[in-house]
Formats: sequence, C-alpha cells, structure tokens
Amino acid sequence: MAKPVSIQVWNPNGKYRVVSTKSMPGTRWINLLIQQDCRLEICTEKKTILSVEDTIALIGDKCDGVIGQLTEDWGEELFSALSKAGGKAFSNMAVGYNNVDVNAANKHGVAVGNTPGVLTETTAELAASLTLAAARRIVEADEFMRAGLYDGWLPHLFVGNLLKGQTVGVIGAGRIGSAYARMMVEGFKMNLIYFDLYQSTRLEKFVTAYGAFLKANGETPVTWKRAASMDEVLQEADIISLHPILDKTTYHLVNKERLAKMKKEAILINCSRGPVIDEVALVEHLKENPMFRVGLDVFEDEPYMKPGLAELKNAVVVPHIASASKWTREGMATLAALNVLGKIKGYPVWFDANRVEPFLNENAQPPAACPSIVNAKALSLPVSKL
Ligand SMILES: NC(=O)C1=CN([C@@H]2O[C@H](COP(=O)(O)OP(=O)(O)OC[C@H]3O[C@@H](n4cnc5c(N)ncnc54)[C@H](O)[C@@H]3O)[C@@H](O)[C@H]2O)C=CC1
Ligand SMILES: O=C(O)C(=O)CO
Repeated sequence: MAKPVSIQVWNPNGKYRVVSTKSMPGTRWINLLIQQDCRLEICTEKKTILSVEDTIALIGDKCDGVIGQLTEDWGEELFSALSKAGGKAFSNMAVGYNNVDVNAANKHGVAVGNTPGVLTETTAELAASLTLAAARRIVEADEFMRAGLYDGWLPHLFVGNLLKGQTVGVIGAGRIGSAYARMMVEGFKMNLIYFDLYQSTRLEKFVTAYGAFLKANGETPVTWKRAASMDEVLQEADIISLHPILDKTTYHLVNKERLAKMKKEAILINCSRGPVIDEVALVEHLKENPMFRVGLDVFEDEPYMKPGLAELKNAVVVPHIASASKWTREGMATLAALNVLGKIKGYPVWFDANRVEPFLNENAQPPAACPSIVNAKALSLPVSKL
C-alpha cells in the first residue's frame, strides 16, 4: 500500500474529482474548476519531484482527471491507474510532453493536454537573455565585480561578441524558435539561417519585410536562408539556438561531431530539452575551446549537470526557467486546467492550438472547448467549430 500524500482540498462537495500534482501560479485555474463542479485536490508534498508511487496514491480509487508536471513520468503505470480510477483526462502544465507516453494514454483512452502558445514569447525572451549574457559575458563580469576585482576600466576587460550584422541560426523554427528569430533579427539586426522539417513562411516574410524597411532607410538589409541541413546552420551561424521538440530524431542532435563543425567563437543556446545536446561532449568542447560559449536552461540529467559544467566560465546556466514569467505560468495553469475540465465536460477540442488567446482573457468565460489535446486524432475526439 502506497503512503498517502498530503493534499489541499478545494470545493469538497464537487461532483468531479480533479487532482493537481503541484500547486500552480494564480487562482483563475482553481476558480474555473470549482465553478464547474470540480472537487480539486492539490498535492502539497514538499519534495520537488513526485514518484510514480506518490502519483498513484494521489490518483486513488476515483479520479476524473489529473494536471501534472514535466518532471513526472507519465507512462503505462500512471495511465493504467488513472483509467482504473475512471479518469479520462491528463494535462501536462507544459507545451513539451516528452515525459508522456502518448501510446500508453491512447491505449487507456486518456486525453493528453499541453499548453502551447502562452509561453512562446516568454521562452524566446529567456533564450535572447541567455544569448546576451553569453555574448557579453555578463555572469563572469558580475562575479568579478562582487569579488572586488574591478580596479578600473581596461581596453581588454570582458571583451565579448557584437551581435549586429552577425548570423543567428535557429534549429526548430516552430512557435518559440520563430519568436526568438524575430527578436534577434529585429532587435539586433542579425541575419537569419534556420533549419526545420517544415518551411516557416511567416518568419521568412517577416525578415524580408524588415530587410526592405532597413534598406528603404539607408541601412544594410537583414537576410534569411532556410538551410537544407542542420550542419549548414552549424557551419554558418555565429549564434545557434535550439528549439525543436525532444523525440528520437532530436536526441543528441548536437554531438561531438556537430560541435566540431561550429565556429570556434560561436554561441550555443538551449531552451528546448537537455538531451537535445550530448552534454558530456559539450563539456569537453567548452574546455578545449574557451572562446566558444553556451547558455543553457535545460540539462541532460535534470536537475543535475554533467561533471565539469559548473566550473566552466564559458557556460551560463539557469534552472529551467524559460517559461517563468508570471503571466505565462498563470496562463499555463489555466490551459492545463481547461484541458482537463473540457474533457470531463465532454467539450470538443479547440480548432487551432496555436490560437489559444480566447482561453486567456480573464474578463470573459473561456470557450467551451479543450485548448490543446495532443492525441485528439488518435482518440477521435470532436473538434470545435467555433
Ligand atoms: N525551457 C523551457 O522552459 C521550455 C522548453 N520548451 C521546449 O521547446 C519545445 C518547442 O516548443 P514550441 O516552439 O512551442 O513547439 P513547436 O512544435 O511549435 O516547434 C517545434 C519545432 O521543431 C521542429 N522539429 C521537430 N523535429 C525536428 C528536427 N529533427 N530538426 C529540426 N526541427 C525539428 C518542428 O517541425 C517544429 O517546427 C517544446 O517541445 C519544449 O520541449 C518549451 C517551452 C519552455
Ligand atoms: O512548457 C515546457 O515544455 C517547459 O519546459 C516549461 O515551460
């Protein structure tokens, strides 16, 4: 028998039992659930990452839906427990769902939600922040000041890289990759090279239009290029930012051989998932190439870093905070709750997971739909015509 986990209960007499494995920012998500007759139980265990056993204990004998986190392993065991408890809905509070075995969810008839769109700009802004921090050596310089080592301006002190006129490379030009590309092109007048399995016509049009604007104003226009291979990006770009999903095709996408193809003074940013980079190879590369810099939000064995990384001055590291703006985190909680609520209520799936704004308007009731269900097709769920 698993040990019971501690919980906080909202609306104890609600008809539907919904469980959240963590407390989440804001109160709108809580209000939306309790207004629609849900009894909400929020896990209050102190440990950061819940085990599968803890989560099974939380699901219990009767559970209509669960809101979970990207740190949890949602596979056969949990979907089987949820389905036995009568549950038909699970939502990650995240857009990435590499922690979820969607085939297992399909087998048990459980809808899997995620939270696209609401974190696009926030995540791209952190990638841009890491780019600047790495290019201008901000963390090293901050440590130097605090250590009392500054004794006057010097021509060589913390000289870094200028972004203007350089080439930014984006691997995975989806929602976040495209937003980052636009920020770097418009904000710093960088040229763009990108690699994705699909063409990003909107992004290309944006760079073309901005280039024309610059030219009309007597400035050097920015340019774009869709690379035929990832290696083309690695060889040509001065800054490379990784934004693909994590799956079998992107595991260790950046490895020893590919690092060797990058410019010696390039900057590599990762705000996607840790295993997209072979982190052991990265540590070696950083040691051998002190002018090569990296900005990391995610790590291969999160929450741990591979040995040696923490000691390297040419690495800027932050603890998976790319989506951590208040507005975004509250919005993620809202979308995750509405995915679960919508499925419980038998609502259809929203027609376009890239346009979730109507669910985020705090001054209006959200549409009667699930904002984003990744296995809607596999489960033949109806789609909203709104
Ligand atoms: N660090 C953080 O806190 C956050 C991390 N993420 C990560 O970012 C990922 C991307 O999010 P979105 O942009 O919203 O997703 P998206 O689905 O809009 O974009 C992903 C892009 O990657 C491309 N892609 C897939 N396989 C590829 C490959 N082998 N090579 C090149 N491109 C490939 C897809 O075609 C797509 O355009 C999420 O799946 C998640 O893992 C997302 C939000 C916050
Ligand atoms: O949404 C995601 O995929 C994250 O990594 C956290 O925002």
